[in-house]
Amino acid sequence: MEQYIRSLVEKSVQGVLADGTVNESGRRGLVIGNWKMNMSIEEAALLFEGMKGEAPACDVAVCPPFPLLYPVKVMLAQFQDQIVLGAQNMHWADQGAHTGEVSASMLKELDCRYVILGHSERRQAGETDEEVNLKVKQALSEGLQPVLCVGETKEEREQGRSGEVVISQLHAGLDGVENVNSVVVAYEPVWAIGTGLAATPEQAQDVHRTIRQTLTNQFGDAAARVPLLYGGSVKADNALSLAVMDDIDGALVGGASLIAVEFKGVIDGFSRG
Ligand SMILES: O=C[C@H](O)COP(=O)(O)O
Repeated sequence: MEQYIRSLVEKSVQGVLADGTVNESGRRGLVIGNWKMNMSIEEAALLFEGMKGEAPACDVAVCPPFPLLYPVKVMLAQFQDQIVLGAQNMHWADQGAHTGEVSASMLKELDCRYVILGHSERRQAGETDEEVNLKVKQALSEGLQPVLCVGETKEEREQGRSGEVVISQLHAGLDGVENVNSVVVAYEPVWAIGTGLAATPEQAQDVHRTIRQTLTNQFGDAAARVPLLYGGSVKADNALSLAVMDDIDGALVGGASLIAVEFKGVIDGFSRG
């Protein structure tokens, strides 16, 4: 075990360039916390109190529920852009009669940098590939960075269809997208979300390699710069083992992003990988 940990650390050190924040491909680590339908304003303030300290050596964002976006934007001022804001969803229209929805420009006005799109919890609630694609294109046109989520269910994995499902979701989500420079892709196997049963680093890397190849086929060399995040039961104690894999550039974190010590641990993991 000790040797295994040492080999992970050695591998991670090899991937760190002079400024200690990027891997050999030049991709900086990116950790995004998805709070889902959790947290009050007071709990958010407590979380950030626990997050104070050294500047993270990777990019960090949090995606609160809509009513918390403005209060969290105010709270994040203390971190001076070391932690930025994202949202969990948006509508594809500019504006109009869409009760209960928010637009990309509204998120942009609140200084959101990222927006999570096509999360499996939304797909399970009926969101289609076509809707995800409209949202991705609208986010890009408004200057937001879409975090396009893809991932297979347990049944699809058991049928050996993980690659096929992910490729199909990528093709659909990025249909008509010409420039991939602002896109982030998150691989979130549905069976790993909130279960405590994370994909092994090898399982995740295997799918991430497929994602990178699919992006390369569509976008050429630019695909090498797209951050690929893994999501599904990422915690402080498994972050480093994921971060050392070639195509895992960061994490989309649910439960562990609600606990300061856990979230900091994940950030630390991806600051070395
Ligand atoms: O968006 C985040 C994912 O759904 C992962 O959630 P989790 O870290 O609680 O498994």
